[in-house]
Amino acid sequence: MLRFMTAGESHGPALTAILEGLPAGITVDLKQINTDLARRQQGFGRGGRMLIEKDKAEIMSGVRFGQTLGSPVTLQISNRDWANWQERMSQFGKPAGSMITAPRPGHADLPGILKYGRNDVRDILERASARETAARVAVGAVCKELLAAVDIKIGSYVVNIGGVNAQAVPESYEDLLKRRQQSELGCIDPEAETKMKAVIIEAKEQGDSLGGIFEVVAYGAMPGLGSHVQWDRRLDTKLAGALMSIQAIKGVELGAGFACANLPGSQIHDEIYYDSNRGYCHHTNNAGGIEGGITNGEPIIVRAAMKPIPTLMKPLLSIDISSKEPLKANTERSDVCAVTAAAVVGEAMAAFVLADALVEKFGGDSIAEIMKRVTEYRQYVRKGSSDCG
Ligand SMILES: Cc1cc2nc3c(=O)[nH]c(=O)nc-3n(C[C@H](O)[C@H](O)[C@H](O)COP(=O)(O)O)c2cc1C
Ligand SMILES: C=C(O[C@@H]1CC(C(=O)O)=C[C@@H](OP(=O)(O)O)[C@H]1O)C(=O)O
Repeated sequence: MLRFMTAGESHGPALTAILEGLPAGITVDLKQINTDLARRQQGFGRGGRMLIEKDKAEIMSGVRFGQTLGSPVTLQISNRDWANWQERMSQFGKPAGSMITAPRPGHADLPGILKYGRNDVRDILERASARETAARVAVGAVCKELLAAVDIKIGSYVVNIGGVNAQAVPESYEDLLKRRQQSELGCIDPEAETKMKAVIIEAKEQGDSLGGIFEVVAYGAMPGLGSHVQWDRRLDTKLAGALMSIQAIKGVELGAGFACANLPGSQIHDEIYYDSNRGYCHHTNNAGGIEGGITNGEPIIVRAAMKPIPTLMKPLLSIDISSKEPLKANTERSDVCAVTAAAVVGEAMAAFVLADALVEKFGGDSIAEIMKRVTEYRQYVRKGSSDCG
């Protein structure tokens, strides 16, 4: 079983993740991790913090001479901004600066202070902040290395921002990367991107914020990851939970998703074919690569909807938690739109879920064992025989 935990506050010294259960022998490339961390910082509409940070991972355990050891991998990302927050975020000093008492609608502020019995909203927002997702992206980048060893590749792209829809669909992983390269928003439809930028500029001018939708696609997954036998072993359960765990994600769809509800079965279900090169296959993929909680060999397609950023420069009404008087919600430096960043986090979470499913199915304490078993299994699947060797 693969598992990870993160720790760290948005303006604390660092973000940390411990990833446990990785087989030994996976190549770990800091450059790859840092490339994903840099992608997470990008996106038209991000706030001033992105000008301060230059996220880089340090590996504190579990890797020797560029390979995993099978022991827990600890990843750490320092917060450059910590230098400006040491007093306000002091672990043992006296409270410095004024308290935040105007919770923002849509953020963890109000439920958080009630649940944890705090009277300064900062005690909540520091950990609720999506700064934490930098640690998840580092974890995902390591999981991608495991998946790449068995030819599974994950990409993502933005398909909607503030109601502006992109029309393009990538033909392959390589096509996705190529078309995304030119984009500032992680979108593969340049016409839509121009309109997306315009609505972001407009929202910023209005003191408003925007959400949107991104799609994550995993190419090359073999049939048989996940299981139908128990609710919590279904791969769709795990993917939906993982994507929904990202701050501000409010909806997750697999394949045709909600559109399935509007069409008859004859137009939704993917007919089954057999091809001696590929084994069983489909000419459509409305299932999004998962049937009965198990991968069916087609690309895995998950979509997630992000709500608009809660911090508004023209704030909504709130209540002062000390006086109970109405007032405007707290404003502070903020993103206007972070769908591009959320897509990179979505990739990371999907990579983690698939890496876990791979380790569950193929076991193995070393990547060599996994690769050998995957090769044999792929041969068996191509033959389409019930003899699994
Ligand atoms: C990459 C990313 C960046 C975000 N940036 C901000 C931000 O700058 N300001 C803000 O108020 N919310 C931001 N959010 C959203 C909040 O973190 C989120 O709405 C909050 O944690 C409440 O959680 P919930 O939306 O899941 O209920 C961001 C989310 C993501 C994924
Ligand atoms: C505020 C939130 O997340 C943001 C995500 C974020 C990052 O690195 O992604 C950095 C933080 O920067 P700042 O110092 O400007 O607060 C947050 O802005 C939030 O999620 O509530």
